[in-house]
Amino acid sequence: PAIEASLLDDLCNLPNLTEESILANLRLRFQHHSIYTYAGSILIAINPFKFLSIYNPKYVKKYDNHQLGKLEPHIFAIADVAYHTMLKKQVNQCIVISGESGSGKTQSTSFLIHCLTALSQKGYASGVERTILGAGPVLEVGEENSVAGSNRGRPP
Ligand SMILES: Nc1ncnc2c1ncn2[C@@H]1O[C@H](COP(=O)(O)OP(=O)(O)OP(=O)(O)O)[C@@H](O)[C@H]1O
Repeated sequence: PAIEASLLDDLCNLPNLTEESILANLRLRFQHHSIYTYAGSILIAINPFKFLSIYNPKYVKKYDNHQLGKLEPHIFAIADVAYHTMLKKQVNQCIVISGESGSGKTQSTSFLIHCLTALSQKGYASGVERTILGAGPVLEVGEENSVAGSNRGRPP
């Protein structure tokens, strides 16, 4: 049957929610270089394996203090919501990033940290972003050396 796939930016709006329609929608969006799609308040990211010019300061500003779902899906939207919810509610926030090996978790983490540091410093570049990102490889080594950590089939 023909799949009704339009460029829906939230999978919850699919009239017919099946695995087929979800994948068709994500594929169509990906072909239009829209790698991000919402499923409600969850963000789905498809690794483009190439540089996209959607991470510059203009985009940080665009998503600053916006309402989730009002603009097209973006990783900065998630950072922005976490940041402003933290400020408003004075409660720690957490962003869960999940995906198979090579799907873009490390890259997404780096985009999130980039956006969070930019939002908190309003454009004043500082070493905070570099320091946080620098901790990544150290943490990953720890993870790979732990019993449950390695998922790449490497010997311990
Ligand atoms: N949004 C993106 N734009 C451009 N390149 C990306 C993006 N997301 C991921 N990539 C690229 O894809 C490759 C794999 O991504 P990454 O290392 O983040 O995956 P991972 O999920 O952390 O993998 P692993 O679980 O094996 O550590 C990297 O070269 C990364 O730069």
